Amino acid sequence: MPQRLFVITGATGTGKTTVSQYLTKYYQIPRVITHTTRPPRVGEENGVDYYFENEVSFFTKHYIESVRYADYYYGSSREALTAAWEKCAYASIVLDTKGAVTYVQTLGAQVIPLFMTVERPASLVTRLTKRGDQREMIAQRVASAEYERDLRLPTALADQAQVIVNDDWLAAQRQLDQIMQNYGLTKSADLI
Ligand SMILES: Nc1nc2c(ncn2[C@@H]2O[C@H](COP(=O)(O)OP(=O)(O)O)[C@@H](O)[C@H]2O)c(=O)[nH]1
Ligand SMILES: Nc1ncnc2c1ncn2[C@@H]1O[C@H](COP(=O)(O)OP(=O)(O)O)[C@@H](O)[C@H]1O
Repeated sequence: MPQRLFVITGATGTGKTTVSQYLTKYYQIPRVITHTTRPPRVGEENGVDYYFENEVSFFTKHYIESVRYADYYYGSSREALTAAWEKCAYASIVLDTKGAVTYVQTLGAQVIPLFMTVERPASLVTRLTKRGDQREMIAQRVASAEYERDLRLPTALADQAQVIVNDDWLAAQRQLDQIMQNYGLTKSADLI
């Protein structure tokens, strides 16, 4: 079976992680774990949510691509992608839009880009607050050029990306189920 990668992208708080978790839970699609110098949020675990690095260890890895986002480094390794594909022919990865464009340019048709958005960006701050993000981290993030950029679908993805409007999580799930069905993937009961 050909190996494919759902690249889930969009601005902070639009639901990228929620979607990747949904795909793991109901479609057994593993997520590629990426590396970051951002400190862990409450409840985040090293090796599960990210490989948490410092500014020295981050640069010892081999990345397909890496970016700076709101003052921290993020990078995705070929090893992590191979590890996910060894588990399943379909994998997912959560990336900023710059990374998503690089993946489309690097892996071509293996990539299935999903662009997450909401009708009102102001609602994202409320979501991040509810998620438990620190107030200063939210302010830093929302003030960043990367946040502004990721609110919009990049031109380079316009032809391939499937846009998921995640104002209502139930509606977004229905849209995801339809997309998965289009790839011949069937939803199964949560076995975890
Ligand atoms: N290009 C790229 N982006 C990444 C990588 N890992 C995470 N990201 C993105 O970096 C941004 C910030 O991630 P994070 O700090 O977890 O914030 P969140 O989007 O609010 O969950 C998000 O857009 C992530 O999708 C990576 O390896 N490469
Ligand atoms: N449709 C939705 N309506 C309200 N809250 C949502 C919705 N989708 C996700 N969330 C919540 O919003 C927060 C941000 O979602 P998350 O998946 O972490 O976003 P991202 O990974 O894009 O930053 C989480 O607390 C999540 O549970």
